Amino acid sequence: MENIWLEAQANLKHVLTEQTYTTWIEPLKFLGATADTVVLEVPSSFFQKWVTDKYLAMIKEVLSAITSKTYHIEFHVAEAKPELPEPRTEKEPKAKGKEKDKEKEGEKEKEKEKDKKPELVPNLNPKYTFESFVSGPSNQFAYAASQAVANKPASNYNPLFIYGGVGLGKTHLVNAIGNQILAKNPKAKICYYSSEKFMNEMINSLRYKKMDEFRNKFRKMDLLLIDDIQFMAGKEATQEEFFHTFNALYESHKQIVVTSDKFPKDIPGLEERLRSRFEWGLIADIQPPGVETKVAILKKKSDMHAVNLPDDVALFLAEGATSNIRELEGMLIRLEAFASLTGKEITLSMAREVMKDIIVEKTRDISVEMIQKMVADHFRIKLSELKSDKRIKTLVVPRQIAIYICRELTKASYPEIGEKFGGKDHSTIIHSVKKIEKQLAADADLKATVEDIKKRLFT
Ligand SMILES: Nc1ncnc2c1ncn2[C@@H]1O[C@H](COP(=O)(O)OP(=O)(O)OP(=O)(O)O)[C@@H](O)[C@H]1O
Repeated sequence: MENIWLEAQANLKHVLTEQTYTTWIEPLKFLGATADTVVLEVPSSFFQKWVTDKYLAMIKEVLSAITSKTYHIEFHVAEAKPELPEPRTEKEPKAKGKEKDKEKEGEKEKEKEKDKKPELVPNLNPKYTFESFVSGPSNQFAYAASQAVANKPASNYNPLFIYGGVGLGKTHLVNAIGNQILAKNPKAKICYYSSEKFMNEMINSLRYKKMDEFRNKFRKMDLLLIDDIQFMAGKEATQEEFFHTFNALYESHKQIVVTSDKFPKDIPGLEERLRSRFEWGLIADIQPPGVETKVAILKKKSDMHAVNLPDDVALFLAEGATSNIRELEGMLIRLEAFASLTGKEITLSMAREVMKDIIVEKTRDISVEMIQKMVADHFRIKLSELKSDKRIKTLVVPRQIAIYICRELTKASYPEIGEKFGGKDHSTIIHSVKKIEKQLAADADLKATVEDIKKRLFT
């Protein structure tokens, strides 16, 4: 739930001015949550009143957009101890008198009932499931591998190593594995940890001489999910500890899933013995999604939020966003918040207005000429050849790629692009765009080339 709160804060950051966000939203600290209430810490009662008056509705809105549930928000002024439900593992204080005993008995029964029900491990994010994940050409492999692991843990693909750029769905997929295994076997011991959290906990355990506890906790897991392993790079003691945890789990045929932003070999400062272990299993990548997948994700998310997102708006957002899905989601939340706060339907013109600082900034800065130069440099051909009519393959492909990127990243119309490519007819331009679009779905190398050129245009 804490992750959800952090995500809600990130979304509010998009909607509010920086000053409002830093003054009123950033200081709200997540204290805990029950099934329907989120408890936040505020620095003072005045602060609480102000936030309640001005931002409570928006906070609830954003939380419900993320979770598809309505939450109450409880505020606790700093230092006033919140009355969160006791964690079930902690011992109840002894009750005095018979009445109290009876009450306690009743509660214990209820607790037992709860124990019977499948319950999500607290550190898995319940909304990250396979059902809520959109698979497309860019993530198909990692998606299929994750499903295979969830269906048959610790058999063929152990460890599973998923790598890909920021915000492309790695955390979502590993949580989906955990959630699916847990749904089938509510007693499965599953642990999702970022490698940073693993390291911090290890340091604390060392400090308080609780290393045995730390080790045992991980080594009795059926499924260990470690996110962003690249943070362990250069942290020798952490890697050492993780190495032993890995071995212990692997030898007892327990599943391990690791994510990273890079291929194991490309993580600097990762010890050879860990790297080679990651290569024992299956390494699956997630590539940046194409426009179609981005549209499908937006459609799915807006359906989940019960918001009507017209196709043209979805396409506008998908074309305007970078490949980071988190950024794409942020745009959607911003648009949804705007529509909900103004009581208006989402339309393309509204989207243009709401996104003007984000999307236009990006497209405005990139010109046809910049793209032509970048593509010509990339393929080591002359600009004049790129714009020419010569039909040899070494020129046709770069030309079509350049045209495709112009269409994607600039506001130039088909005839305008044709004009800048040596006076070509607009039908030639449409043909080039369609051709690349079609090939992108099937050709991973082409996709990587296009993404690489686009990335360099933005940096
Ligand atoms: N294919 C997808 N379908 C639906 N949602 C997706 C998809 N890919 C990513 N998302 C959403 O995008 C957001 C970012 O994804 P996630 O946190 O899993 O990315 P990540 O690759 O782990 O990023 P980081 O490198 O920052 O850790 C999440 O809200 C996730 O649900």
